[in-house]
Amino acid sequence: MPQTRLFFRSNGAPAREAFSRLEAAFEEDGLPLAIRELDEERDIHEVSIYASEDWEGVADRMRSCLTSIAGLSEIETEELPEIDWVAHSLAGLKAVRAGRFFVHGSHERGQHRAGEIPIEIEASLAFGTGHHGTTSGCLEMISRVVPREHPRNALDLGTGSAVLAIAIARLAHIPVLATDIDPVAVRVARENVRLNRAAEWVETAAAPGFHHPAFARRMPFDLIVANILARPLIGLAPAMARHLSPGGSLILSGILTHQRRQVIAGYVGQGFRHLTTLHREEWVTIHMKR
Ligand SMILES: C[S@@+](CC[C@H](N)C(=O)[O-])C[C@H]1O[C@@H](n2cnc3c(N)ncnc32)[C@H](O)[C@@H]1O
Repeated sequence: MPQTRLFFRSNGAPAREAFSRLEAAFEEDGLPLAIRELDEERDIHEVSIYASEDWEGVADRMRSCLTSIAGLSEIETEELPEIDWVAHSLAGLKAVRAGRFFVHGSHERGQHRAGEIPIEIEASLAFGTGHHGTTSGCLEMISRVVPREHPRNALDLGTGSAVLAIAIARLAHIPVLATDIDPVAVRVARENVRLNRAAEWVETAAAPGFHHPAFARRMPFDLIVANILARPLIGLAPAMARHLSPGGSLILSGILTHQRRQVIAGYVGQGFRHLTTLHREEWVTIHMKR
């Protein structure tokens, strides 16, 4: 069924207020909602709802629950193309080998080699099929670090499709908390966790940064993986230090080669030391310890 995305923009505080009102108002309808930061310097955020039918009715309900919030732009709409993601993945996406892992779509099920850990991920609205240099860099770094360090409690911050959380769980058989700011990604993550029989190990939660009660319950972590982007990663450095146990490992990606020094400096300032960097296309994946 085709979907319509209804969205508006505003500064962070009204966007978060609007998002929580919409979450409450549309809870029973089960419509996916998302909030994302478009421009950090200008503090511009975008809130979206995805409607499969009667988008005009959805727009009316949005307007009536947002009337008292100042500073929101007009509601705009975007028709999303109807994509058969399985066919799309069959046509375009070949399996990816990275470190110990074979990340594939359903069409290549069973084609992993001896010793490889297969992870099945279909292309979807969530990032993380293994094809991006940041994801494959993280998979390779996980393959190096986990067998050496035997972590017991891991966090995948910005989990997207949950590919990294599943990789850690399947390799180490340890609990992994997998979080994402985007509730649509969290839904996809949950499905992928189930599909890969990792639900016993992986707990998912929608959370911006470390803002969720699950962190207090599950910390300290001895392995944190975060494939986000350089700027938010630098902002998260103090919270990463608080949530990682002494001697724990941190794997960061989403960092362009020219941003590497700046990110490392931000983390050294929080008591981390840099161990290794992997380069994939123009992206780097960094391993640090506290
Ligand atoms: C580049 S994708 C990585 C997905 C997957 N972990 C991988 O390696 O392929 C980054 C993900 O981080 C999420 N994200 C961005 N900023 C975040 C934040 N402040 N807190 C939590 N998640 C965030 C995005 O929604 C997106 O799903």
